Amino acid sequence: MSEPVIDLAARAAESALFIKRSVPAVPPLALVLGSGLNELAEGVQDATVIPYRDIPHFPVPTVAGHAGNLLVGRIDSAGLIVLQGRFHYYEGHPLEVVTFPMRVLQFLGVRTVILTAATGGIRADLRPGNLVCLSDHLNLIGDNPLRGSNDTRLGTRFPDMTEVYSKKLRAVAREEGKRLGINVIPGVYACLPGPSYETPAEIRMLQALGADVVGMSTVPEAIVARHGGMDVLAFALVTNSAAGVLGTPISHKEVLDAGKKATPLLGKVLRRVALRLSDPGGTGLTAEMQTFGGDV
Ligand SMILES: O=P(O)(O)O[C@@H]1C[C@H](O)[C@@H](CO)O1
Ligand code: HPA
Repeated sequence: MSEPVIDLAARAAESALFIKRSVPAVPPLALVLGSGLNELAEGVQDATVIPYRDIPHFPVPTVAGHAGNLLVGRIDSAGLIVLQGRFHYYEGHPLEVVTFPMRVLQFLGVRTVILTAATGGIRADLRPGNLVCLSDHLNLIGDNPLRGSNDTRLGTRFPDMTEVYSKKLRAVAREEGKRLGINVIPGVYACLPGPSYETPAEIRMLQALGADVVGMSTVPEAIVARHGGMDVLAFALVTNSAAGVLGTPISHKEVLDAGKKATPLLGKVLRRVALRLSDPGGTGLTAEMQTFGGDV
């Protein structure tokens, strides 16, 4: 079999080494911030801030609402890496570039990745400000980040995708949401390439396919994170009703404003989840959650 054209593993290893040398210690938990959610990074204590442009091989975001910094710090006792900004297929990057940060996290020894994204709410009961925890996804980008020759140093050729979003972590998120009085709603994310928002007919199609929310990211990252052996938890903030649901136009400004408005709510859930994950044995579920049915 031919060698990969670009040695992704070598590049990711170099990026990871640069980060390791810039911080006192590397935590095993990482958080990726979606559109409008930059301010969540302000809650990170003792943060070392590394601009993406300083990290070898790292791309630089081109979209408003994605700051382009990697932070290493803590939320109370929970150490974490925060990626303040992500890359999208519609920016013109191949998916291997879009998902490069996941490879760097893999080389940093990260065990769990929490992805966040702004989304349009398809399901009739979803409203802007609702917090959805992904139970599954539909990859409708028309491409896959693992396309091409497989580098076995990075993962297996045919990774299983039965449980992309860890059932155990989803239950933790639901449980911590419940403790805070926040409804963390299970849902399926449909990923389209963008950058145009969907038409009402496309939204009806996505609804028929079983999607609850729609966005333009997250799925390639989740696929690569699983390929790299990391556990994934993903939150979709509903920033707007999907096209045609209310009949009102959608704008990126509306998405960013809704993200900003929901930052305190998401911050509370993320803090509790991070503390649970940093506590050895902390993902243990209460009896109530253990009996939770298949809808998490
Ligand atoms: O990075 P995310 O998925 O949060 O950003 C969404 C999708 C587009 O980049 C943008 C559309 O407003 O928000
Ligand atoms: O309605 C949407 N569609 C696709 N991506 C999005 N990101 C935020 N809102 C949306």
